[in-house]
Amino acid sequence: MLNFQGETADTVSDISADARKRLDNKTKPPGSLGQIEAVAVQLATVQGSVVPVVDPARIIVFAADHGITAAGVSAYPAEVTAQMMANFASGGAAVCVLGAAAGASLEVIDVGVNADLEQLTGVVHAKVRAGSRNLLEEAAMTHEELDSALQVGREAVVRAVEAGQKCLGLGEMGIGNTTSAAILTGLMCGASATEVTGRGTGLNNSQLSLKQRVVADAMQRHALLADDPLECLRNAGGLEIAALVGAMLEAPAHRLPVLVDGFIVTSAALIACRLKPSVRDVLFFAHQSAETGHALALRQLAAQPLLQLDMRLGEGSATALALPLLRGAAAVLCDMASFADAGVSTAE
Ligand SMILES: Cc1cc2ncn([C@H]3O[C@H](COP(=O)(O)O)[C@@H](O)[C@H]3O)c2cc1C
Ligand SMILES: O=C(O)c1cccnc1
Repeated sequence: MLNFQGETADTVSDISADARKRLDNKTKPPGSLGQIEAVAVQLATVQGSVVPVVDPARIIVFAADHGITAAGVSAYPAEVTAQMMANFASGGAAVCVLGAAAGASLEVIDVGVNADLEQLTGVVHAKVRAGSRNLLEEAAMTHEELDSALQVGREAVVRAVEAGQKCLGLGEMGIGNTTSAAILTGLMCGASATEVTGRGTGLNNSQLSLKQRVVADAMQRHALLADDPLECLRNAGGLEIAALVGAMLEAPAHRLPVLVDGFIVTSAALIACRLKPSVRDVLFFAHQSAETGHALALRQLAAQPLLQLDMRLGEGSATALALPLLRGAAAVLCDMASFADAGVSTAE
């Protein structure tokens, strides 16, 4: 089996074994750093080095609007997507301040916001179309639009790598996108609409029932596509979700660790991992969102989330909070003394 850039599975497992051995020689009881040790081994394996590097790190926010908002599936009006783009550009959004606090740079990409944002500086303009189509009436994207949105994601990763970035956090902005994420999660996990549909930005009970009906209708409409992840994405996804998939598909070739944010980014991960299983190796899951369906999606991916803070925001906010944990894991492998270095006695 070939992984990464033509390496054999044996080389990959050698690096994992070396990293594991290195950790076991550090001045601590074996395994005592718990999940941080698993993160350290995964980072080493992704980068092909027992001294992994996490910085500089960049958070990328892909943004787009959704035709499905016409069905009343969000507590907020669709205009909020464009308004939040201005907020990202001026540094006022949660991901801006959390990213800055975590020492990560931020790139915000307009993949399909339904507003003319050309005058907005500090945003990457890569609009494929002004919002996806209403997925209850027609496919959310044409084949060409899907290809273009996937390409926007791939190019963002290449740009980050060329700028020397060593780790990425992936986030999104798009009013209505928890509906697309729910449909994709339901189709990829074989779960029911009630299991995957949550309140998103804060729907009340009657709004939630309506959203569940929308998700159930869409899942029924697209059920035959469940074996074709790309067609699921084209029919029920969004332009920013497609860009997220493109970014994930690109990351393994660059040995780039990727922090996955919440429910929406994880729905993209379900698609990307089905399309290319080696994507799973580079993914780190920042948190378990409070949004219904996220726990189920994480289970499907055998993912152990790093944080559980009852967050349900998106934007990449949790990737900023989890980044220091990756840094800590790398520091343990790189900088901690071994028993021999420090003259500490090993277990009897
Ligand atoms: C002010 C504001 C800022 C946000 N930042 C992220 N989201 C989050 O909420 C949206 C998804 O929820 P739904 O499917 O219910 O519309 C996405 O834009 C997501 O990133 C926000 C939502 C709002 C209102
Ligand atoms: O988990 C998420 O990513 C999420 C949940 C609700 C609203 N927006 C994002």
